[in-house]
Amino acid sequence: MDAVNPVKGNAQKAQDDVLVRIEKLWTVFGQGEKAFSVHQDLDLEVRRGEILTIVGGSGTGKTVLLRHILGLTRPSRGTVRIDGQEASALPTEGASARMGMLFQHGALFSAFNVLDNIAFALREQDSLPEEVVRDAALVKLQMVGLKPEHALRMPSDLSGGMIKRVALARALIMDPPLLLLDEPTAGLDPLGSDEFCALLLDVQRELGLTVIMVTHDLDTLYALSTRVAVLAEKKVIVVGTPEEVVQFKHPFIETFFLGERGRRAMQPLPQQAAQ
Ligand SMILES: Nc1ncnc2c1ncn2[C@@H]1O[C@H](COP(=O)(O)OP(=O)(O)OP(=O)(O)O)[C@@H](O)[C@H]1O
Repeated sequence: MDAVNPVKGNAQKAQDDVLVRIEKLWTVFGQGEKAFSVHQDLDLEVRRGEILTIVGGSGTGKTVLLRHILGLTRPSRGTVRIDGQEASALPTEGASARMGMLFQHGALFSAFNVLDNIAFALREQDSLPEEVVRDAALVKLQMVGLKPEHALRMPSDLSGGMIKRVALARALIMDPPLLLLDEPTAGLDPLGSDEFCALLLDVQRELGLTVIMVTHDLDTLYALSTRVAVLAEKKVIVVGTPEEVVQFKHPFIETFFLGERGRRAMQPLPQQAAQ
């Protein structure tokens, strides 16, 4: 088809390369005089197979954006499409096969052992024999660098790094093509953080995952990101490789990337504090 109409062929290819497309998105909270907007006309594309990192000051709407992508909330205006389908219109059933989510603190079920935590979404489907469910969970356990003898441990007996690994295995049990990471290395020491980044990269490459990550941690950002999207002034002000983004002139970028480990960047920007 490309040979017949190369222009159309290229346009189609660009379309296919995008897994998540966010267009003209607005998020408004509150009513009447108390209404305030978090996002205004926000556009963002996430390409298949990339690790896209979203950064922004505190309260710029990173978590709200992840929730829209997950389909848990619907934007006030605009669209979030996953593989061409409106995120909030997709049924909750089967959601874990479309995307996996790694929450900041793992969010394991404390009453379930490691293997049952990993197997949860697959078992919930009630369509496979128990041995198949267990075998699939064991494969994921090993994929994240844990051993079969860890399978029966309870979450309270795990280190912070192991909790993250179990949470990752759980997010991947349904083999989703898209993985969302919220502060994946929060709470880990520098060595644990490096090890978890290396694991994430291995798993992402092995499975060909598309990853959307929110992080405040520069080491994690540089270790993993294909591209970085910066949220400020209620939209994505720049998106590009870390090297490209650092060149963009904006107070947040200067403070976050070039300041003292970006600590001050986590304070609300002056215009937000005034609202
Ligand atoms: N359900 C809600 N109702 C009203 N306001 C909300 C709601 N959810 C989020 N907000 C507001 O939206 C803004 C963005 O919140 P969000 O949690 O997405 O910020 P963030 O960028 O993730 O911040 P941080 O980096 O501190 O985690 C904040 O002002 C928050 O108070």
